[in-house]
Amino acid sequence: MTEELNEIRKKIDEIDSKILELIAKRNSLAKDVAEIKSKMGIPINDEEREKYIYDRIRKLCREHKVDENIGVQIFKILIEHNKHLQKQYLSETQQK
Ligand SMILES: O=C(O)C(=O)C[C@]1(C(=O)O)C=C[C@@H](O)C=C1
Repeated sequence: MTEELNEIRKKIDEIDSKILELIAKRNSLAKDVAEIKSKMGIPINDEEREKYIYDRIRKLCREHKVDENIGVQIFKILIEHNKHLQKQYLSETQQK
């Protein structure tokens, strides 16, 4: 029974690694977005874009039978962190 549990945990570990890789990739785009927005003179916050993302995530949650609230909570964290990274990047680059 322990061997079975270990095999499942190994699969979970593999999935967790892939999730982290994708989060890192998503975060890495924050600088690019911040740069373009700065040049365009538009704010970091884009409520319309966030609404689109949340609506899309809710749809994907329904399709994949994932609790919508969980999906939205996860992406709220990712989006808020992305905004933090953008602000951090702009403050670092504008100080130079
Ligand atoms: O697409 C943008 O305009 C971004 O700044 C990225 C992002 C996101 O993390 O998806 C972050 C902040 C914005 O309010 C909207 C979306």
